[in-house]
Amino acid sequence: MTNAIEIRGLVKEYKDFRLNSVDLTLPGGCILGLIGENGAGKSTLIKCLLGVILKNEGSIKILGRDADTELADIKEDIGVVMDEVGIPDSFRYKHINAVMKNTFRNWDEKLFESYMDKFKLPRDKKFKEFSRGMKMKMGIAIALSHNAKLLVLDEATNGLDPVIRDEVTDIFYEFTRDEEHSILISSHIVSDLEKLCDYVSFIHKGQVLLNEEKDVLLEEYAIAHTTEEELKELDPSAIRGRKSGKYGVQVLVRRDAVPAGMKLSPVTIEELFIFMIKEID
Ligand SMILES: Nc1ncnc2c1ncn2[C@@H]1O[C@H](COP(=O)(O)OP(=O)(O)OP(=O)(O)O)[C@@H](O)[C@H]1O
Repeated sequence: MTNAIEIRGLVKEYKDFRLNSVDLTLPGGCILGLIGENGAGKSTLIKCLLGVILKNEGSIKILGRDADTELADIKEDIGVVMDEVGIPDSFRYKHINAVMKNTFRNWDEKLFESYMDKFKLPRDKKFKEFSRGMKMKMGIAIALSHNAKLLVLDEATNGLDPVIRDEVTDIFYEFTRDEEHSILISSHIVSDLEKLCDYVSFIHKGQVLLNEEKDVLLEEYAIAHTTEEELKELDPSAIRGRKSGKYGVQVLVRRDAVPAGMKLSPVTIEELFIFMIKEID
């Protein structure tokens, strides 16, 4: 099976920021959550992927094709939702539909209409009169209506209420049931991605810390509730992060590297991210 995205050695330099030799893989048919704090480099990575900004170094393959030479063609197969949806303020439904018809070979008017209904989006309002949530839903409806094989969603679930968020999550699951369909979704709200993703990638200060199957991570790591004394006896390579509190020490550990019988509790993706970042800073 072809990987939906393969990024190798990606470098993007700004004056005060560097996306530092990023490797990232999204296997076909999967959902990858790109998790990072504000300013970690998520949007920069996505913009390089989509050719919105020029990279300094590295190679990018999308749906098995070289993004440097075939991007114009590949774009037909990518549904994109960015933080700013990018539709002119004065546009209503009919204008959006007309423009998209001219933009995408595979624009599916009927499907677009069905998403308008599903998301309860008004046909008579101008885009500038939409609420933030409505704007995001419009972006998602467009991204889903041109038979894309890959969805790239940058902070796309921000501003959605819990009910719509849940609906959108179901739509994303449905989309990736077809194993030719994949999703890259970024957020700094880890709980948004925790349920949804098959793979997670942590990005911190321009560096990708890991790119791994979610279930493998949750099996591999755990939180040990311990004391400073006990901690001294642990193999340092087992420890990936620590937090001291009133009632002892919490340590992020690799399950296979700690003594049997040690009291462990499962870790969430959110905790994993926070522990790993604290360890580095
Ligand atoms: N055009 C630019 N010129 C200079 N620096 C930039 C430019 N665009 C982004 N940056 C810097 O790159 C860094 C990463 O920004 P980026 O938008 O990729 O972060 P992010 O992870 O998407 O954050 P957020 O969650 O806040 O959206 C920041 O320090 C930002 O100031």
